[in-house]
Amino acid sequence: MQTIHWYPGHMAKAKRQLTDLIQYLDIIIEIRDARLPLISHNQDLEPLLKKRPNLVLLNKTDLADPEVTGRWSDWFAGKGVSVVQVNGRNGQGVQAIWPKLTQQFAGKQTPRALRIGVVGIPNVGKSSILNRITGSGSAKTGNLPGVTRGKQWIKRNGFEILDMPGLLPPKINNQEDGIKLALIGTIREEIIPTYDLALVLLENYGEQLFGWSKERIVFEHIEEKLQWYAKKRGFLLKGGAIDLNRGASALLNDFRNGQLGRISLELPPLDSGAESSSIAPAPR
Ligand SMILES: Nc1nc2c(ncn2[C@@H]2O[C@H](COP(=O)(O)OP(=O)(O)OP(=O)(O)O)[C@@H](O)[C@H]2O)c(=O)[nH]1
Repeated sequence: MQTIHWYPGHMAKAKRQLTDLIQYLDIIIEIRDARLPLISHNQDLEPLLKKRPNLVLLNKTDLADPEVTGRWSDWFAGKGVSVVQVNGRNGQGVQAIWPKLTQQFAGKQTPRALRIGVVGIPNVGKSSILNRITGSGSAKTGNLPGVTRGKQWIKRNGFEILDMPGLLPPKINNQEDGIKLALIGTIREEIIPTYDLALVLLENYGEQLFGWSKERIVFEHIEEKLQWYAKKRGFLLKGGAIDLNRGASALLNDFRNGQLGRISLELPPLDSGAESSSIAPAPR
């Protein structure tokens, strides 16, 4: 697989914009993907995020293994980090944000309402969550000084929420993290081709997703796994050959939509800090 260049220029711009935005905020809600709670965070930005985000939301819980997400919640609690499990698509869990915020910030004497911003890496669900937390019952307060023109603070439950999410550039420490981010759709196809990514998915998670060994299905070569999937989906070309490219795209879409089941791609680190899961590149 080709070497991946992790830090395109637009991400440098995102970091500058985030720096501008954060100065107006008292409270930062950082959204992470429940399937990758550490890898979907950018530890380089911790100083910028005022050392630590004040509240972490584990989003897309409907796509993650619930047992593993529960272990993550315990792991974060053990580190003293407030976490709420949410689903930005149907709003599940979002109401639990308010008592957490109130509990954490109640009693702080401020001359004005505390200001909240939502941040996270690409595609993690920032807009979906923002729409949920600023939903019905909120009142727009109009443009306030210090906020980008056209952006508004929205009053909700005694807080003011900025109606514009902040984009965190993803931090990609190594090839394995990059692949996992690509699998959840953070890193685009230009960087890791769909076909290659589909093979990596099948190599590393195929057995877990499809239980081949129980069915006594054996493959000689990685591409046979893709052939199996494309055939199962009925993707045939004229003349009867299997359409592997279509199979690869469908596989990734099905995986990202949760149609292949709920799966977590990262486990809480062991106490030593070592990663407890690893990924192998697909041989070609
Ligand atoms: N299954 C599932 N999908 C979700 C959830 N939250 C958001 N999505 C979907 O994830 C995709 C990205 O959501 P957005 O809210 O646009 O994410 P974003 O972080 O604002 O994205 P960018 O603007 O690209 O950075 C959309 O297709 C959403 O419908 C969730 O909890 N579960």
